[in-house]
Amino acid sequence: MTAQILDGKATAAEIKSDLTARVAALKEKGVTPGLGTILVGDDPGSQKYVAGKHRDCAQVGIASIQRELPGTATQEEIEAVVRELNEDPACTGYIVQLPLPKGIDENRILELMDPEKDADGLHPMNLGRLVLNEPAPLPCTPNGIITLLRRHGVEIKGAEVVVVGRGVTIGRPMPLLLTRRSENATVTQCHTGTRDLSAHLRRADIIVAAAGSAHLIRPEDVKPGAAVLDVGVSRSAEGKIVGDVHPGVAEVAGWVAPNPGGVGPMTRAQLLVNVVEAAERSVG
Ligand SMILES: Nc1nc2c(c(=O)[nH]1)N[C@@H](CN(C=O)c1ccc(C(=O)N[C@@H](CCC(=O)O)C(=O)O)cc1)CN2
Repeated sequence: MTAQILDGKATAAEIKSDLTARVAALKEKGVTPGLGTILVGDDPGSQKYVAGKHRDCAQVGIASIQRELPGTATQEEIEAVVRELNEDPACTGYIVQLPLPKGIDENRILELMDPEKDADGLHPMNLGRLVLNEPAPLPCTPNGIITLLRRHGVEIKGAEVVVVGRGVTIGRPMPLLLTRRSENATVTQCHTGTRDLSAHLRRADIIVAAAGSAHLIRPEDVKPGAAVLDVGVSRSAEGKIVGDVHPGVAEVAGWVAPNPGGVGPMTRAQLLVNVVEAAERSVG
């Protein structure tokens, strides 16, 4: 058996086509959504992701505001740019590309953002709203994963889901989204302190692998027919992406989200959704 593909590229293209019409409608009402990005340092992966976000903006008609600082930027210098985007009326939503260089207090930066302009859904107030079941912009990768599963008809309701990882962008918020009444999944969160990872994985109907550990998930860990979404990013010596999921898993699983081409494009599409929804709220 070879797994069916959860095609993030194609699904993201559909979402972007819908957003193009919504952005045009906003412009007719005099509102141009503008996405700001703050990129600190010269990590090639982060540069690539940010460039992709602005390419997407151009495709759907969202304006781009790019701020770049060197890796030597101080906490105060980064905070000054955050304050600037908080005040800039052309910037209707923005993100701070993570991770920030060592020594920078990431949480303080996120807290300083205007929660109404938080396009990533990572401001503590918006994460709190998610916990309280209040409307909020949703973290892009977890929301992208749910949209990808839904659009391919993979049953989430009642599913046993194992999330591997506990980072702020995926691992922490993913179970919050999956356990909403609209999804109704049962979630086990695994991490480096988990005693028997394989035992948990083998019971899972859906696996979200966000550990950043190359080929951590092996074919023998996966229940036949399960959906496996690879979100891990490690780089080979040649700079190629190596995911958390061993390629042999495709012979056992029912569905796989490839990496690249699976969850990454969905992360970017959901970011645009957050920007457009915020602009739509602003016109009522
Ligand atoms: N502020 C944020 N920082 C980070 C987030 C986030 O959601 N908000 N997530 C990740 C990186 N990320 C978004 O910024 C991201 C990761 C991957 C992709 C993507 O399109 N990947 C492509 C492959 C690109 C390549 O060849 O390297 C794919 O999977 O097909 C987009 C965005 C950490 N930081």
